[in-house]
Amino acid sequence: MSSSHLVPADDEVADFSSSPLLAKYPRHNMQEGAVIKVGVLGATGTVGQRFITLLVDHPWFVLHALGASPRSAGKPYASAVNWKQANRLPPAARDMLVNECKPEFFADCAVIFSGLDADVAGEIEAAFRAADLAVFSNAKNYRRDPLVPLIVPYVNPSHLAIVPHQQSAHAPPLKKGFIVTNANCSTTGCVIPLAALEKAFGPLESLLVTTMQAISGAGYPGVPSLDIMDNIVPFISGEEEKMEWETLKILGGVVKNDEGAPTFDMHARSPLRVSASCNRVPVIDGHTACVSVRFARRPPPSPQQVREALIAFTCDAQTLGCPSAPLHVISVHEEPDRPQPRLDRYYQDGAGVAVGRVRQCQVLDIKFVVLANNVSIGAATSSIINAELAVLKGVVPS
Ligand SMILES: NC(=O)C1=CN([C@@H]2O[C@H](COP(=O)(O)OP(=O)(O)OC[C@H]3O[C@@H](n4cnc5c(N)ncnc54)[C@H](OP(=O)(O)O)[C@@H]3O)[C@@H](O)[C@H]2O)C=CC1
Ligand SMILES: N[C@@H](CC(=O)OP(=O)(O)O)C(=O)O
Repeated sequence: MSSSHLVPADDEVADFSSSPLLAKYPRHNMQEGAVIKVGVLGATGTVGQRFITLLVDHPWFVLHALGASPRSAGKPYASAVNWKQANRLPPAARDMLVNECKPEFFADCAVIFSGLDADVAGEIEAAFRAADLAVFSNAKNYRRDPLVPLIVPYVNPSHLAIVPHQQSAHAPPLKKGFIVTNANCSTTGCVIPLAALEKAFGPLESLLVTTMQAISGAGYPGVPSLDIMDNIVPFISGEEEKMEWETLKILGGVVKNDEGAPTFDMHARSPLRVSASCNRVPVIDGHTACVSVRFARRPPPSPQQVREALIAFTCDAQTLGCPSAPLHVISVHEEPDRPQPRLDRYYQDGAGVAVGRVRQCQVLDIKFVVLANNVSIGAATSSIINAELAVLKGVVPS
């Protein structure tokens, strides 16, 4: 694989201004008062409900169509959904009719958000893409596709540059349709501080991560109460493999392969070894992870330098003006007993992550704890900011 970067990794460049694909991605200015119609697939699920909550007040996106299983189709949203959010079911969504997840019901939508069960997401999302619709998915099905960007919005929005290649490789070629995925919820929480560290101190060499994941990560009704009350389950099927693989795709760059086609370099510029251990704990929302890292650079940064880099971290989503981007991405706690799910999972309305206990690691270099809201930045919020970035970069026409 050639090392010439088609699109530099995000630690090297803040936006698309140096991309040879700039002509395909003109800097987009939203017209005052313009609205973009959006649809939500899996609208009745745990992630779907968070989408509804976030989209009813969105300044650009307007809820236009909802989809769920044939069990829910044909019902008003209020009858189909088992609403489990602390806020009331928004009046704007109550009477919307739930459709089957078929592209013809969503033809007017410029953006499709998917909170579909992974058992059905593969086929449905492919059908929506084939109907020339732009799909932003939470499901795992296409994350490993070599032409599908796997985007954590504060980390690697430059990977959107692969979308035109996904469109031209499709049979028949697409004008507007594509799939962009966001990451596994535990991976998302971890890569945000890791990206901040790579931006400040250069590549990481090794990563050990142990998670304590909330029950809501398994959807509703999820893990049986008799399994999780008074207990810890030290296994989440497929989760460790996802964390170990997705971290490399997200923190890596996009390069040209020997045939000149764009491809993800999986952090090959500087190999990164990742070992993940994932546990389910009796917490409702908020995934916590204990992270230890070794830097390639010697000597490594001190804990104080790490704290300062995490606090100083800013990203494209903020500078370009994504309406759902948080004011601060990473909150760094000095208290010895933070972050905690109950206290910190709504930092920046769930769009930020909370880090604490930054200290020396006697085996690697630095260790810390990170907490991310699995349903917000781990799922719906990431998709929405990814779509905002795609609009601002002209990947989604409006
Ligand atoms: N929960 C979390 O923290 C995270 C979840 N994810 C991923 O997001 C996706 C959604 O997760 P979550 O909200 O937890 O799951 P839920 O089980 O809570 O919701 C699943 C949704 O899929 C719909 N659905 C099920 N079967 C079909 C079908 N045959 N056709 C159409 N729609 C169908 C359901 O509709 P109905 O109500 O009608 O059955 C429901 O709206 C999954 O892929 C998950 O892996 C990703 C990151 C975090
Ligand atoms: N597996 C995660 C949630 C999830 O759905 O992940 P993914 O989108 O990678 O399948 C959890 O249980 O907490």
